[in-house]
Amino acid sequence: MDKPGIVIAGASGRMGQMLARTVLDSDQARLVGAIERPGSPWVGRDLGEAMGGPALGIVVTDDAVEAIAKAQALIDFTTPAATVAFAELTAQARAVHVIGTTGLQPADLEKLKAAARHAPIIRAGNMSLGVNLLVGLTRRVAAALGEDWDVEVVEAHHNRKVDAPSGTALMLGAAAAEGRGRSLDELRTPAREGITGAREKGSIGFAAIRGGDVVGEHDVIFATAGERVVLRHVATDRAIFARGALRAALWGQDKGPGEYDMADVLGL
Ligand SMILES: NC(=O)c1ccc[n+]([C@@H]2O[C@H](COP(=O)([O-])OP(=O)(O)OC[C@H]3O[C@@H](n4cnc5c(N)ncnc54)[C@H](O)[C@@H]3O)[C@@H](O)[C@H]2O)c1
Ligand SMILES: O=C(O)C1=N[C@H](C(=O)O)CCC1
Repeated sequence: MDKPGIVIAGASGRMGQMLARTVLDSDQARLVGAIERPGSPWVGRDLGEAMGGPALGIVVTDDAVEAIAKAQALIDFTTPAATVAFAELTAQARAVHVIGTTGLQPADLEKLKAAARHAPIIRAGNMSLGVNLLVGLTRRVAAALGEDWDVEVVEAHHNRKVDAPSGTALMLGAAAAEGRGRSLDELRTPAREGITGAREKGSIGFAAIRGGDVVGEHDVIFATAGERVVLRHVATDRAIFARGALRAALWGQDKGPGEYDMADVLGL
């Protein structure tokens, strides 16, 4: 069987360029297209040259319909609005949609759910093996420690990040809530500022740091009287997210319509 053809959305972005290199380096997939937003200076240019290397014969396009028609999978690390629009197109093309985009709101998730009735969607706020393992550990530790231990998730990212808390922080917070048999919606504390009052027992708090070129750091802190347990993940290279996304695109090739995550892909 031919190697699956992959299209990258958001090709000029931090993740888009990393994804393009990862697919090009892979012997299991072919890079068949690159999509950018209308008006991007990359549209109409050869992708390889735009990335500062030799020509690849792949012209960056803003015509997502045409690009997706040539592919078996779309890898999409863009914006919530773009991701929702792409989901409709991958559903029509019956192509696998791998979504790394974070900051999706409940209304966006409803639209993804509808699209996933027609083709597989694999979505995770973090596609690295390490974070997805940490999600499972967080669930177990939260279940073992119980409500006398306060849970706080602290994350740090680069100064270009537009959403907070990070998608990863929300995955970790949701895992802690699940460990306690609750949902994050029930336990989540709004961002703190001013006279907040004392901490509500059992709640889960989030804090976000933004600065420089931090790739991504997450601490899940369990704190009680006299001691603390801290679970930590530190990302130093965006390649970990791109490798996870390509693995998801390959894994999805023989899957039916539905919503999947990286725990499904990694068998965790
Ligand atoms: N899930 C993960 O493992 C993971 C890892 C890293 C980043 N992310 C998320 O991926 C997203 C992108 O991150 P980034 O750092 O690469 O951002 P970025 O701003 O560098 O890149 C986003 C790209 O998407 C493009 N884009 C926007 N609208 C588009 C459209 N309609 N069509 C095509 N392209 C469009 C932009 O022009 C830009 O090039 C963010 O939501 C981030 O949180 C997720
Ligand atoms: O750089 C980003 O943006 C990242 N986003 C994801 C998140 O929101 O958790 C994953 C880490 C990097």
